[in-house]
Amino acid sequence: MAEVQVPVFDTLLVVGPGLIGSSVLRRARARGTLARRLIAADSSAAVCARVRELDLADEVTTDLAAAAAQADCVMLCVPVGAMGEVAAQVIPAMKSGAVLTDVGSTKVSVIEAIAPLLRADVPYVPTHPMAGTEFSGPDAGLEHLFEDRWCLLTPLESTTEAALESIRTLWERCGARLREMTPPHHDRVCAIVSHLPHLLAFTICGTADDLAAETRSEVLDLAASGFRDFTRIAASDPVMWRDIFLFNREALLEMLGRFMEDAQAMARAIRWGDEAYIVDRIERGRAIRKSLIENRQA
Ligand SMILES: NC(=O)c1ccc[n+]([C@@H]2O[C@H](COP(=O)([O-])OP(=O)(O)OC[C@H]3O[C@@H](n4cnc5c(N)ncnc54)[C@H](O)[C@@H]3O)[C@@H](O)[C@H]2O)c1
Ligand SMILES: O=C(O)C(=O)C[C@]1(C(=O)O)C=C[C@@H](O)C=C1
Repeated sequence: MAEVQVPVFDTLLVVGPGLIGSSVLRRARARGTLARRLIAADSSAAVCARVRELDLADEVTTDLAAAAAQADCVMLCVPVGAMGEVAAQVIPAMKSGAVLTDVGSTKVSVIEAIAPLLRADVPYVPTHPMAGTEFSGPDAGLEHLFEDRWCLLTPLESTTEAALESIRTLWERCGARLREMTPPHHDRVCAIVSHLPHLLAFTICGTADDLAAETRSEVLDLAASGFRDFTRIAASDPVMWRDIFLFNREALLEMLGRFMEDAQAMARAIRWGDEAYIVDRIERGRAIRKSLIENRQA
């Protein structure tokens, strides 16, 4: 007989039920093993109305503190620039022993914003699920979004073992694979595999658009699948990405600097006809794509 799983938490509050928050709520609703009762809170009345229509939670409110007072786990799913302000509203209201967690795409500065507000009786577990799409809002969420995707955990010295274990179990029940790392390591890794690719996509779309305007030509009409792959990423939410760029400024600028050096080296190879260099770089790209496909990540 299959083992009956006790829900990880009695009451789970998701603050910011957009793409990521509503995906957690959908998973929780579908499985019943994350929490017995679900609350969603958002500063936007329109988002709350939509979450009610979609029936994603048992209670939906714009009153973050009142919601936090009932929860055994508060999960912050707002843009990284809003984490500190939201934490300031929920932490004073939380029950003693309740767990605070966040899903922000940057870790060092989110932790810096939240740490001074922490209470000794409220353990905090910073996380980052490495899954998403270019869409946002409560309609964009998917029950299976986190399956077979990494969820990165960057616990603090003050994070209790029990709190860490409960958040690990929650993400495992979302189908995620877990990896622990320090916050600075997280920010450097994400700068290269997530933040820089978005920066490049936004920039290349802008450059092509400028060129189309300057030449009054059909540059964008002719965009085939290569350019279209960039436009998918470039369709992502401006507030979320503005915050990520500003909150991961140092690591992102470091990776951008390295990228620009490598792009210069490629430009030089093209100028001087250095075939070996060009082929070597292209082969490295192909090898990376192949290994991602073999690991079922592409
Ligand atoms: N989109 C992704 O691919 C992805 C992946 C992993 C992690 N993240 C991180 O998850 C978080 C949420 O991203 P998302 O894509 O779900 O965003 P989203 O825009 O879909 O949802 C964010 C929600 O937060 C609400 N919100 C904003 N400011 C608020 C405030 N001050 N108080 C209360 N509610 C507020 C918004 O109304 C919205 O409903 C971000 O920190 C992001 O960096 C995103
Ligand atoms: O798949 C996408 O569209 C995403 O942008 C997801 C993505 C990524 O860059 O991989 C974006 C931001 C997150 O913090 C984690 C995942």
